Amino acid sequence: MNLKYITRDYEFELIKGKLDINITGVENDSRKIQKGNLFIAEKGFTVDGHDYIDKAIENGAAGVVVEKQVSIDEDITVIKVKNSIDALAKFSGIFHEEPWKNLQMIGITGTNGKTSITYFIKSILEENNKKVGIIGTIGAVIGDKNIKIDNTTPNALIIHDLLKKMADIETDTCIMEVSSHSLELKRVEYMDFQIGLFTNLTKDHLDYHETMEKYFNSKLKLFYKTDKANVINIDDDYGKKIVEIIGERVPLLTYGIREKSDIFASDIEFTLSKVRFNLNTPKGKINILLNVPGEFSVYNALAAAACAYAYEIPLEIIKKGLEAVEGIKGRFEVVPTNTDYTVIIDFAHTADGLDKVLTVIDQFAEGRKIVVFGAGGNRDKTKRPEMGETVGRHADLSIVTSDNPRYEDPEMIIEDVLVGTRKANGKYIKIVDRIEAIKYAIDNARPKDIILLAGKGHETYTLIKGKTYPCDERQIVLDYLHSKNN
Ligand SMILES: CC(=O)N[C@H]1[C@@H](OP(=O)(O)OP(=O)(O)OC[C@H]2O[C@@H](n3ccc(=O)[nH]c3=O)[C@H](O)[C@@H]2O)O[C@H](CO)[C@@H](O)[C@@H]1O[C@H](C)C(=O)N[C@@H](C)C(=O)N[C@H](CCC(=O)O)C(=O)O
Ligand SMILES: Nc1ncnc2c1ncn2[C@@H]1O[C@H](COP(=O)(O)OP(=O)(O)OP(=O)(O)O)[C@@H](O)[C@H]1O
Ligand SMILES: N[C@H](CCC[C@H](N)C(=O)O)C(=O)O
Ligand SMILES: [Mg+2]
Repeated sequence: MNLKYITRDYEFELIKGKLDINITGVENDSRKIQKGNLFIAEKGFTVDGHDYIDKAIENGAAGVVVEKQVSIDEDITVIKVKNSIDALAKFSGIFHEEPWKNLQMIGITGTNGKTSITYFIKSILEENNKKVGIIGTIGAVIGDKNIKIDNTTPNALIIHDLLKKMADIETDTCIMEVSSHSLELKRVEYMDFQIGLFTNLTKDHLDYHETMEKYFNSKLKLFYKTDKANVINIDDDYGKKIVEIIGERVPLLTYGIREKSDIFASDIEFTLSKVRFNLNTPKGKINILLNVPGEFSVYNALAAAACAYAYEIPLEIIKKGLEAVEGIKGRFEVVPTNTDYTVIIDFAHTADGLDKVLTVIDQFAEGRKIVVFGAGGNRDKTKRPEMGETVGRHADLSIVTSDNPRYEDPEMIIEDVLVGTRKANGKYIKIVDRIEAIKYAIDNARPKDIILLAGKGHETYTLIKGKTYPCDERQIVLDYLHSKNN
């Protein structure tokens, strides 16, 4: 594609070289540059891409985009922009032919529930004979391929590449988790969505956003990018705020259980593994039996149903789609232990998520509640004591351990969590090694107890000082039980 075409309608300064050149790809990583690519140098959180320009040229870059003054001797096109991340979003979008325009885009934002809702919507749309792609925490789904990605919402370049691949195989709809980081770091800057969906907002990621207000304002951006409908959880205080601010910019669909809303649940009945409720819409109501438990799952199902309602999908199909979801990896996943106690793996990694999941367990636990959990390193520190306190309030035994310590000292993270644990006054033990912590829980379990392994969900690894170690909790539990029985 011609560089003149890629840069049309965009403000930049031509520092040297010609604009009329052919570009074979847009890339922000010098290590991946191929002959004829346009290298976009951006300042990251760890290193500065401007320091890798020589490497990019050595690997065959035909042009370089910078946001800083740099001196480049080679005979090459160099253009300067105000903001490289913005240019990456714009240029890679054009290079990939703005693939979001050929897809029905659904963007989901909020602190908890995004991944779960994605899979509910996918199931409904597939029941409606649509071909669906996903970009989210568990990875990307394109056709029948699962692709591992490093972020919930990856950078613009990766998103556009994934969307192009979806569009190329005639995918109808892409359901995307749109994280607050992505909205702030311009990962979805030039994209539009048909539907924007809001789940809830509770404390997380304040290491990056600093205040709840800034965190909220980043989420808010999604609802200015939609053209078909905004779907909002009206029971959440921040959901109410979005409705106040955005109003009927596009058709608004609210969902909830407590406040008056367009799509709501009534007659809810819980068990430990399922929940039954009536789904009410302006076009009638239908009874739903979900194969995942808890009030939080009712919210997630309502969100998915509201989205389907916006596409005028009949209630019978919505019901079939929701009921076809047998479970979501690492979300309230019961490990098949065949023991007289229960082991559940869940991805709760915020105080709110833990509270929601433990509330479900509270309702049905006949024995003790043992919770193995920790907090991730290089992430929001303020949520740590709150997580400790929440678990301490619900659990009969808190086993405080490591999650992904990343570059932090695991002992120090645990100390932050324990500040809250001690406040709750419950029984606790600290075991730094997560595998040992899981074994301790199993060794001490009694009949009817419920062991909750919280925080890692679908993750099958642990991140320690830049290295990845295996940590598949279901396998750890089953292997340990096997070794104990032999
Ligand atoms: C803080 C953050 O968001 N970091 C993201 C960022 O990494 P970074 O800024 O450290 O990148 P860097 O290593 O400094 O590199 C800077 C530039 O130099 C280039 N480079 C680097 C080395 C080299 O040899 N050559 C070269 O050209 C890089 O390609 C890049 O363009 O860019 C990477 C590639 O796009 C991301 O994977 C990475 O996310 C990391 C893994 C991360 O943990 N991010 C979290 C905070 C995050 O974004 N989370 C949200 C929310 C999660 C949720 O709630 O679900 C998410 O959407 O994932
Ligand atoms: N609607 C909800 N409200 C509160 N907590 C929820 C809700 N749905 C799920 N949870 C809890 O939060 C955990 C994470 O859920 P899920 O993965 O769907 O959220 P997410 O928004 O995708 O998270 P992430 O930001 O990490 O991508 C679940 O394992 C469960 O414990
Ligand atoms: N999307 C969340 C996931 C947290 C998962 C937990 N296992 C951790 O590492 O803290 C984050 O990146 O903050
Ligand atoms: Mg997610």
